[in-house]
Amino acid sequence: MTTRTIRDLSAADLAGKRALVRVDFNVPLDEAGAVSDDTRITAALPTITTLLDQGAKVVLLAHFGRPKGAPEAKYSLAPVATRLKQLLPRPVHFLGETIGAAAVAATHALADGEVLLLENTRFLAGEEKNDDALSQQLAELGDLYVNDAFGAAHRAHASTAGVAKYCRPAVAGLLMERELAYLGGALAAPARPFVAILGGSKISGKIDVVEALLPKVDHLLIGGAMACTFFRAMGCETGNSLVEPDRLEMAKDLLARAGDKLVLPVDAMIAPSMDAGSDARVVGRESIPAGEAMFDIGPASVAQYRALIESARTVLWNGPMGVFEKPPFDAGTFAVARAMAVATDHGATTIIGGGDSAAAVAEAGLESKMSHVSTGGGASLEFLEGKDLPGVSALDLR
Ligand SMILES: Nc1ncnc2c1ncn2[C@@H]1O[C@H](COP(=O)(O)OP(=O)(O)OP(=O)(O)O)[C@@H](O)[C@H]1O
Ligand SMILES: O=C(O)[C@H](O)COP(=O)(O)O
Repeated sequence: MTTRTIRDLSAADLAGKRALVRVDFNVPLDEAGAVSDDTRITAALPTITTLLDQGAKVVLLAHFGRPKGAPEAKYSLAPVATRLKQLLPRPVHFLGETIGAAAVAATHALADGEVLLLENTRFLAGEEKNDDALSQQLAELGDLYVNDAFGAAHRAHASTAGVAKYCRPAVAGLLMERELAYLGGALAAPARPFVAILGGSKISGKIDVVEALLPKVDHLLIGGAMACTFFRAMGCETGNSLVEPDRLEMAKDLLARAGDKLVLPVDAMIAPSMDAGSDARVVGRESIPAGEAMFDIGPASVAQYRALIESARTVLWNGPMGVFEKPPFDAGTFAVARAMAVATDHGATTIIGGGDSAAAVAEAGLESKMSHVSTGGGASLEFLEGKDLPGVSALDLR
């Protein structure tokens, strides 16, 4: 059984109806308070326009930042509404309320083909508690519920999960469907060889995904600071590198169990500090001296990872290979992005698991060269860990 989507609804299900659509518009703002990356807004447009084209009125719910259950001006969705108006050539209204008589009246005042964005759901005390009374109030805003907020699907909140009980049908949007198809497809039936690449700062944040992926992949390539915890577990000196001492036993156990599948960097780009890029040099992984730290994988590791990635038929990547925000420690991360682009050209399915890796791919200008760039960092990790996503399990099955 799979999740029902808006494609399972007929025009009669939608015409004249108020579609209550939960989106993930949690986007960054620049210093002037304008949206600086509209990827998540753009990603929701196919669902919005599909609903509008079938004669529905679209009521959008979204969270923004982490206010503590009460209004805070800096977390208003107003700048997002401004960008949405620029991106969507349809009438778009914004209301500084989320629930209550004014909000419900505004949804009824919409003409077919119009859009209403309501204020930040996290201004409401019951949102993050998945409060039942709030879920019922939210349900008054629509005649059907569509969840397209993959990036927030790992949150069991009133607007992502609870509301689906009271606003039916409750179906997935096109972005949600696409995310689940790519990530789920890689896990369920990957074309082989299947290579996963995991990086980032801490092994503790990725251990569940390492465990979940190991039985499924042909090669699991490790980068980022988490490689250093493995180095230490192998008995290497790691200088000032970021190591999690309380994870050493776990790393040893993984090394023993994983065998050849787990591929660690053979060399490291080191420096006295991450701000001392001009002093960066390459050493073997066993030769990281006291007073210096690994900030990227080295060129021999890049060559090995590139060969494995370019000959794979499914590639999944989450987490940068180094401190990619600070050149020259961006080399490993960008090399992985380029190798994945080559793999796509060879016919592989290439998936970026959101977060920092998605940012790196965007910075390299390679987004369009990937089969899929996830809009969810935390959500994609939890999905890959095999966890249930409350925003998905609340929806109807077909
Ligand atoms: N060798 C290293 N030493 C110190 N920091 C590192 C190293 N390699 C990578 N990092 C840092 O790790 C951070 C990313 O780690 P994180 O675990 O948050 O990754 P992520 O999963 O991509 O992020 P997100 O949670 O946004 O999805 C980056 O800011 C990067 O600079
Ligand atoms: O930005 C995200 O990852 C999602 O929008 C979820 O946001 P949250 O981590 O504040 O729940």
